[in-house]
Amino acid sequence: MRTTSLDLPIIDLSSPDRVSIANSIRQACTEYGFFYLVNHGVEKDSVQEVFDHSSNFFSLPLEHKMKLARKAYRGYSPLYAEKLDPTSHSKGDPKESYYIGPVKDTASVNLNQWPSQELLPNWRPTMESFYWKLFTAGKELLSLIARSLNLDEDYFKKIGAINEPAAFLRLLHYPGELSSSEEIYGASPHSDYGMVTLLVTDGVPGLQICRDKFKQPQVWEDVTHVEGAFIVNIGDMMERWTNSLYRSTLHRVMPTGKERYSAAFFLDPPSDCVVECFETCCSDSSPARFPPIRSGDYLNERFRLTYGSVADLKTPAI
Ligand SMILES: O=C(O)CCC(=O)C(=O)O
Ligand SMILES: [Fe+2]
Repeated sequence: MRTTSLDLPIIDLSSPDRVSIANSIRQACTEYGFFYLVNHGVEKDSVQEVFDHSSNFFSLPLEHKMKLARKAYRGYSPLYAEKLDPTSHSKGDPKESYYIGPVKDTASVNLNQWPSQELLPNWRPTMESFYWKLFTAGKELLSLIARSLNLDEDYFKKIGAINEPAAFLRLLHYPGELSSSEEIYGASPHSDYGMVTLLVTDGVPGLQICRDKFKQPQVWEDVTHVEGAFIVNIGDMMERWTNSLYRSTLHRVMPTGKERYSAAFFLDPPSDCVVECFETCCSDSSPARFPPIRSGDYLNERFRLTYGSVADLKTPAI
């Protein structure tokens, strides 16, 4: 297995030249399925604040964290609880995470769990505000992705993929020291499930991508940290929509012996949105490779494989 470094394309979300950004996005998504996003509108201070709050949470004693154990796919997930590569024989990934699901303005149903204000003051408003900032950047990015596919900029809105935020924010903590030599990965190899993921890390290395999952031996390339940039990657449902034109690339996190924090924002279509090949991505000579599927059905199956059970996923918000 070889590892090399690569220079991913940089996309400037604030550029007024939308045609040229759309072209760059198309090239990045066809070649890598990954790119850096700069000038995304989320200030450095708010990212730092999120990492500080994330560290405060993960530093709590385990029994406090377990009071918020993941239910309905929201809350705390301890070390080894998840295996992003369901085919691996490991005991689970040595990372802990905290999930925040759709944050609604007027919450009739809000299944999210929150640490109390006394325990972690300001934690909830910090995360909610970060969620909305990422959602705004994600929506803008999706307009450009639509354009890059020769679709109207409001296409994702028109097909009901972005109207209701169905996004999940996952705070991640990789402890620096591993408890056994069996632990090969921080996060085992996987692709993300949704439309796009916006990732921000604390700069500690470890993230790698494999551009050709079928090539043997696999070649893994380091994704280096670019100060202030989000790392964006295409998810499986976007790959289905685009008939594999845009690639949902395999990635993993390797342990480096250093503690690491990251936050991933998974922009998924709402459960009743049907994911079916875009007209601009298929033709008689290149017919649709995937049958239409409801986003909720697709996600439930993927979650079942990752977490071993779908019992706590049957919620109206996924
Ligand atoms: O922590 C990272 O850098 C990547 C995390 C990731 O790929 C995921 O949570 O899906
Ligand atoms: Fe991922």
